[in-house]
Amino acid sequence: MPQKVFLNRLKLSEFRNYAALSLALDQRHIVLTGENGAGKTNLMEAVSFLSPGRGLRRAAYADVARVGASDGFSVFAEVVGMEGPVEIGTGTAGTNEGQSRRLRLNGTAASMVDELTDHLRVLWLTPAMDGLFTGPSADRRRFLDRLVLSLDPEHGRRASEFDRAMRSRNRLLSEFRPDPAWLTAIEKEMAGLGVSMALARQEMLGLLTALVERNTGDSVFPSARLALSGFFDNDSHRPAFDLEEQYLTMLREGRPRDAAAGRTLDGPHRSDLLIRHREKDMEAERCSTGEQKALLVGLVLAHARLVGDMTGHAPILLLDEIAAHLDMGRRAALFDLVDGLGGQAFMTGTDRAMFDALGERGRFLTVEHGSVSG
Ligand SMILES: Nc1ncnc2c1ncn2[C@@H]1O[C@H](COP(=O)(O)OP(=O)(O)OP(=O)(O)O)[C@@H](O)[C@H]1O
Repeated sequence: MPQKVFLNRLKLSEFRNYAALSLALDQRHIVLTGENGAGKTNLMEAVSFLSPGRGLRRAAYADVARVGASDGFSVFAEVVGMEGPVEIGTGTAGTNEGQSRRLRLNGTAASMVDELTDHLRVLWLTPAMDGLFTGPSADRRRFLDRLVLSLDPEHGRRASEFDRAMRSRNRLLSEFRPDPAWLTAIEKEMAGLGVSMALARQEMLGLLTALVERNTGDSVFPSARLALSGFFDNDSHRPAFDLEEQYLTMLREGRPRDAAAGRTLDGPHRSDLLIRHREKDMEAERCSTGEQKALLVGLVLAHARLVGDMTGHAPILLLDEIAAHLDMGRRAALFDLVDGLGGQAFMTGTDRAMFDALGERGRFLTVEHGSVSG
């Protein structure tokens, strides 16, 4: 069982509808209930800012700072687990657009957002992810990339450098007579980065598949089959230099076509994550709404277990409106599974009774107009 990691204290300032909040927590799971618009998701979003990225809403920082606040937002948490209590903090200095967020570890400035993952990993499941299987492939790629990122912080750098190189190539191809030597140099960079992105994704799929397949063989959360389509079609047994050569040739030969299209048509930015309901042997997108939700929960729980197994430390889980579409039996099974992961979960809902099966394992808090009691 991975070591328990939990938030002992959480402090928010000028965050969404919270002017100021200081919460003492303990090892129990946190259940946040309250009316619509009370601030339940906002509180979970604040916790999600303790990990790399723009949080569970992928928000602009200017939108996160409380309306009317004269200064930027901040989120501080005392984390118990990995190496005794550690204080992690983040926030912005002002409320204007386009600023970066600052990070603090035990009172001193941290330079890289990745440093936070040494102390805390935060994973989430939100209602916005309900359309994951039926929505655009970009959403599934982002979902997969977040899974990879949770164990491999380099993945974010690779993806943004690939993106930058690809945009340079697209710009160059739009010129009347692009310099072929320059194009080749950019394509070489894209080949190196693109293949390592694809291999990192495939490695994550391999690890996750092993867990998802045994994960939820019970009828509550079905197991899934995962594959990557498009770029190299699960060709991971071939050596990287071989794949790079292949991609380089694709790019070179694709120049006239890509110039006409105004964009690069081959590469990891076009891959799709294919998900099948294993027991029904059916694509996830054709499953019922409830089955899709159950598949998604199964995937996220398998990922949480993987993170715990690989790092030795259980992640913090943010489960927004998790109980909404589940019947009583499934809710009870979910709480047991979540508790069995060994980490701390934050869960929200409008109705406290939905969480009864959690019993003593939960701490029940009421959220009302940006304040928390209970
Ligand atoms: N930057 C901001 N400053 C002040 N208030 C904000 C800001 N951003 C969002 N809000 C307010 O926060 C509230 C939404 O909070 P949140 O999404 O946490 O609700 P919730 O409790 O999860 O509700 P629901 O049950 O409807 O999902 C809204 O009233 C919204 O106007």
